Amino acid sequence: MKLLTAAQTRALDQATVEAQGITSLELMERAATACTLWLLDELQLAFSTEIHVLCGPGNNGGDGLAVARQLHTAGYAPQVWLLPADKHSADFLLNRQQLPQAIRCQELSARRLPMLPAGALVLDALFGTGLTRPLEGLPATIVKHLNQTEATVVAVDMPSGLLADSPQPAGSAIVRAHHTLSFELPKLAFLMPRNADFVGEWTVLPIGLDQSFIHNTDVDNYFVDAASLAGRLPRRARFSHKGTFGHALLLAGSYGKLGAAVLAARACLRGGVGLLTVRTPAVGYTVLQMSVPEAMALPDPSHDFVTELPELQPYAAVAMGPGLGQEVSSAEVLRQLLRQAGSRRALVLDADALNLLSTHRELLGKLPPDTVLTPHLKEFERLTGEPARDDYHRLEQLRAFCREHRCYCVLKGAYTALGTPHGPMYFNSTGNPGMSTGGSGDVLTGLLLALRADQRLSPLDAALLAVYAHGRAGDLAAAETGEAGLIAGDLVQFIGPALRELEG
Ligand SMILES: NC(=O)C1=CN([C@@H]2O[C@H](COP(=O)(O)OP(=O)(O)OC[C@H]3O[C@@H](n4cnc5c(N)ncnc54)[C@H](OP(=O)(O)O)[C@@H]3O)[C@@H](O)[C@H]2O)[C@H](O)CC1
Ligand SMILES: [K+]
Repeated sequence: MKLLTAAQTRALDQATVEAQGITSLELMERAATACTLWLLDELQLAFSTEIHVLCGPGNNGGDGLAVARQLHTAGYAPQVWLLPADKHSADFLLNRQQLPQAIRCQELSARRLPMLPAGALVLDALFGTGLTRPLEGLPATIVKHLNQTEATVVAVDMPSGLLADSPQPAGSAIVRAHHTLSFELPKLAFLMPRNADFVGEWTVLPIGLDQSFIHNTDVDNYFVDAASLAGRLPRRARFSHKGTFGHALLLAGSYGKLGAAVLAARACLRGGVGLLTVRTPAVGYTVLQMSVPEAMALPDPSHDFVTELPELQPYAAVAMGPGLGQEVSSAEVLRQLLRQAGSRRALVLDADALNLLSTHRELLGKLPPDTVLTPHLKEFERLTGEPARDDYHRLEQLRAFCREHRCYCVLKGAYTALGTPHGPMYFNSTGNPGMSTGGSGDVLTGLLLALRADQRLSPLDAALLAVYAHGRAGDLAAAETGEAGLIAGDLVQFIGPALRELEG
């Protein structure tokens, strides 16, 4: 699913009007109908519900007027509030003329603001993708008033005051919506952690926009849902053999942190790897053989840490990091790994391997192409060495980092972002807060290792599938355990079902 900019969305509207031989007013009516149906289907509005529709001067406001008319036709009694403006869009004016006299319509002012009791429904149709700057003056006053009420707020297309795809000063006046209804595609702003309180739960409402225009529009950002991944995970051929699915090497664990190695190993096996060898410190030998009998154990000479890199020849993919510790000896192992891995062997670096990269920055320049890094926000900040100014700046850092180091980078969080060496960025749609639990990252590393060892998958497909399936496993697990009760081991159990859903 592509993420279009506000400007591209406007061009898409125009292309749709031309391609389908309709008027922009008819397109507005389509958008309004989609909103009205959502309100009636999802909110089960009682006819007695107090409904206030706040309308701005542009097409966002035009949507609001059309919805008010449709609700009135359906038997509801919405009140319309108009933001005073010197100029209005043509479709706003047409819908203003069509507004039935029976609908109470008042002009907003600092002295005349709607009283919004708890239980009231507010439709925020003040501003949408046409917002060009932070709100101030009366619009800001209205937004602040709205945010102080207990009413349920549904935003049309965008919560008013939020820019669709660019940063804005902290403290901007932005509607805090319970739901945001976005036409056809999500907006990049929906995926920024800082905007969560403004966007609320967001829903994409298809309104039949021109698919060929969307297909032909180049974008920098994608939203990854199941449909986006269709066909990327081929079914297993009947006569497959272990070699097809690769022999992977996992370098993980240290005294007191062997669980990370166990979780990553189990996840790798559940991810479908052909063979797995695990290198842990000697203390982990029995633990691994007992906990993960499907894996071969290759204990390090050291009792407590991984200090020696094994011969790499047998392995198609190597992952390093979970529970490793940051000993000098481990840094030497990383240095050797980067030197010996070569361009044909897939690499996955996580956790302490990333921290070692940050403390031995000269190693960053030695990453083989297509290495996959899996930092969380703090680890990423250590890698860049520069705290991000805001969510958008962090994404630009991610894009630049991946381009500079020709790597893939899974920046973990809500809507995990996958940076790629060639530029486009992919935002994941699966997962839940229950996954913020110790070991969740180890499971992702193991799953990623398995898919990178799979000779049939490109680095991009392996990373997209691993991130999606990891989150999906979390959603399936949370359905059983609840989010609070979810632990990393549960994720491992649901990797298989999550991958099965994706098999072409
Ligand atoms: N395909 C679709 O998604 C469809 C979307 N629709 C709706 O159209 C809006 C976008 O409508 P638009 O008229 O482009 O703009 P807005 O209604 O969002 O904004 C109205 C005007 O507000 C002015 N503006 C911008 N920033 C500010 C500000 N900070 N303070 C005050 N006024 C502001 C701006 O004019 P300026 O000249 O002042 O910049 C805007 O023109 C979209 O969101 C959907 O709701 C279609 O209805 C159907 C298809
Ligand atoms: K809005």
